[in-house]
Amino acid sequence: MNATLHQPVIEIDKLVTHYGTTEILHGIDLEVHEGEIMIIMGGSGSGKSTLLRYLLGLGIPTSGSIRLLGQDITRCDADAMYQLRRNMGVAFQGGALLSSLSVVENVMLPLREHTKLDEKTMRIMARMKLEVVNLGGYEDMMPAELSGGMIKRAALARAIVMDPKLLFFDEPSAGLDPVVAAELDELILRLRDAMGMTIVVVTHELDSAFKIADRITVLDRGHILITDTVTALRASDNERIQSLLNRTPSKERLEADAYMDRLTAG
Ligand SMILES: Nc1ncnc2c1ncn2[C@@H]1O[C@H](COP(=O)(O)OP(=O)(O)OP(=O)(O)O)[C@@H](O)[C@H]1O
Repeated sequence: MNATLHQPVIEIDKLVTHYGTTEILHGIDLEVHEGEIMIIMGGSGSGKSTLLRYLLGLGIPTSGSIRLLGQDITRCDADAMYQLRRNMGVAFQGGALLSSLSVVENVMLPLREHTKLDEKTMRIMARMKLEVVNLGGYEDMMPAELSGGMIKRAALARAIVMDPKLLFFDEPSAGLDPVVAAELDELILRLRDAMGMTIVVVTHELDSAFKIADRITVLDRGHILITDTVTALRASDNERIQSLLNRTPSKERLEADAYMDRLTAG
């Protein structure tokens, strides 16, 4: 696809954030276009999770603005934010399925929160989304009975059950074996192509990033080093970009695991 033909649906302008007195993001500018898959990469501590948190409206920036679908989330009221969340799907690493609910009940949760649909309709909608992620027939299983890849797909079904315009995905392939990770990549591409979603993915996995990205943003110590296509990134002679691209797979996996541990601990 040619992202430049599409409107920006995410517009980040001079975003500065702090944890306590420490400045973390030092004036980030980024646009994501409609129907684009934007990958956010960067070394440990570069600010990827922080950026994602602010994109989800989970923190108040020191300065700058974040517009999602034309709405400035740093200034809108709780009502407007609630409306906006109907158009935002979020799939976090680990899946975060509720262990006491069946797969289909988990997928129905956003419908319960945001709609007044009757039980039967919600169940049908959730089943349809489980079909989309190739989990048809698994709806009555409990999360504990699913493999890691299936849990990620169920979480994805839940994230898209409201047909969101924006989908945020945190570490989709962390902890998955390469075949399962590749299936998830295919699924993400399908969501963009068949459903026209705009998708932001934070990932450490280079193979996956290169396969699904329309563009990649590389963060480095709270700054954006580059936002560009895979081809441009590979051709870049920036030393820090090259060092990120040349890390070994085993190190990547270790870092991804550490990242998951930290997020779940936090
Ligand atoms: N809750 C917090 N309180 C204080 N500092 C924090 C907090 N969370 C993150 N930081 C700091 O902010 C910086 C950016 O962290 P962040 O988690 O966004 O990076 P990251 O790129 O997601 O790293 P990783 O890939 O290791 O998860 C780091 O210096 C980190 O120590």
